[in-house]
Amino acid sequence: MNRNTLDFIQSCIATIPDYPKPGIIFRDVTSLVEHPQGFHQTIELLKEHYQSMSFDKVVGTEARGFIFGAPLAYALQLGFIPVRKPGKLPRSVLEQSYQLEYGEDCLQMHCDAIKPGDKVLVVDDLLATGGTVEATIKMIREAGGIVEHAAFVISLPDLGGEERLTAMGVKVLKLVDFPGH
Ligand SMILES: O=P(O)(O)OC[C@H]1O[C@H](OP(=O)(O)OP(=O)(O)O)[C@H](O)[C@@H]1O
Ligand SMILES: Nc1ncnc2[nH]cnc12
Repeated sequence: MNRNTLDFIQSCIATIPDYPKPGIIFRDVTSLVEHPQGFHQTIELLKEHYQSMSFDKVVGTEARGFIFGAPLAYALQLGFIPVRKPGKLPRSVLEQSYQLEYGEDCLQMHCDAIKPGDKVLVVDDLLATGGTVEATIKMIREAGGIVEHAAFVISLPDLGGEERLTAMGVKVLKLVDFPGH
């Protein structure tokens, strides 16, 4: 991947100290997607990385995973499956609770969204502890899907998410690292 493009993407991400709680350094992708070139180049880089691989579906996690997952699915000409916070999906769901860097939450996915044997690319904006995407992968695997790749715009490497996903047999792509947290 082109270093200048990655540096440009990193430069578009705003940093907000002590949000949403004291001690958290918030890396804000809204400033990236507000920038037309920042948004476009982010999706283009992800598309170029994955277009030679074979996937059946892209899964993205609410809410910020939708911002990148849906346009990437479109660019790869794949269907997009939203994983949502509880009570938002109308059909039967699978469910997983998980820990966040700053709290606890639960995610749901439609039972019939993934067919046994589907090859799934998981997308989120940011990898911190890995709890969100671990819960997402567990639901996809429970439905019979195959997850070998997960893509993030941002990684916070000191929080251990990459090691956690690697231990699940998942290859992690992240465009920018922000050491410290
Ligand atoms: O690797 P983890 O420790 O799980 O943290 C990363 C997750 O946290 C944020 O989502 P959040 O739950 O704040 O929800 P949002 O996307 O709705 O803002 C972010 O968008 C990732 O999904
Ligand atoms: N430090 C952080 N910045 C932005 N989103 C996050 N999600 C979890 N940790 C985060």
